[in-house]
Amino acid sequence: MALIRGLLRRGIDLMDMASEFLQPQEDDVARIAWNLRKKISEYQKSFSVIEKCTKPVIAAIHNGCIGVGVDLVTACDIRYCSQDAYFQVKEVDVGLATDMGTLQRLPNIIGNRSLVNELAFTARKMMSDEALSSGLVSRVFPDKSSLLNAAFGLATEIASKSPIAVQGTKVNLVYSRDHSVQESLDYMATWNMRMLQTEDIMKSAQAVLQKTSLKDITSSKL
Ligand SMILES: CCC/C=C/C=C/C(=O)SCCNC(=O)CCNC(=O)[C@H](O)C(C)(C)COP(=O)(O)OP(=O)(O)OC[C@H]1O[C@@H](n2cnc3c(N)ncnc32)[C@H](O)[C@@H]1OP(=O)(O)O
Repeated sequence: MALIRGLLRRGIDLMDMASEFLQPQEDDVARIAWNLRKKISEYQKSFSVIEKCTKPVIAAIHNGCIGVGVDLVTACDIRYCSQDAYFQVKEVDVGLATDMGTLQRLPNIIGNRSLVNELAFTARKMMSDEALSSGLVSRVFPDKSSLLNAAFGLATEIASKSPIAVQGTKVNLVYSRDHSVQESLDYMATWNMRMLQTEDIMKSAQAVLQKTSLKDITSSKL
């Protein structure tokens, strides 16, 4: 679970950004550009690992989610927030095009390019009710404590299910976002020709038929 805390509430530290990116140690333009590209890619990777992680990642967001905060939560699988949450693609206000994933992932998440463009061009605050109606978050809670309870509850529920089923679901959901339906079906068939041989199916199906909780059966960890 990713708990989006104070740091992301402010976005990137603007003083750090100024010293790290805007004061190159070299004179040669090509070398400066080369090193900057490397650094930007490293930053991007630190968020992409969330998506590459085969376990579902839940973001619980309260208060401001600004700049890099939005980059980070768009790489998560499920987003819950509290009523006081707001989202701001703030980079345009500090003179740059956001480069850590928001422009690449947000259009897919909310499926409304006009809204994404508006948010990214203006840095307008999107409040929690609009985040819910646009599909950026799936649930809104009255306060931080109910938000965290729900997020931990959700994590516990997901963790009670077969890891073969859950992680296979995540990998195939992410794959299908970036491929055609046919390619994704082929990938799924190849995936499940191995994974259907898991003992977890028999155990889980038995629990369903006997109306017992999945929490009462043990699936060995991956
Ligand atoms: C490869 C490089 C790519 C770069 C990516 C960049 C990504 C980004 O994240 S861009 C977005 C950067 N963040 C911002 O623009 C946020 C600016 N700050 C605010 O909007 C407000 O300060 C905030 C809503 C966070 C909090 O408001 P509040 O009224 O509660 O507090 P303030 O009095 O405004 O701020 C308190 C002190 O914190 C300092 N501060 C705020 N944000 C930042 C920041 N991002 N970096 C550094 N310092 C920050 C602010 O100056 C105040 O300091 P002081 O006056 O010394 O108390």
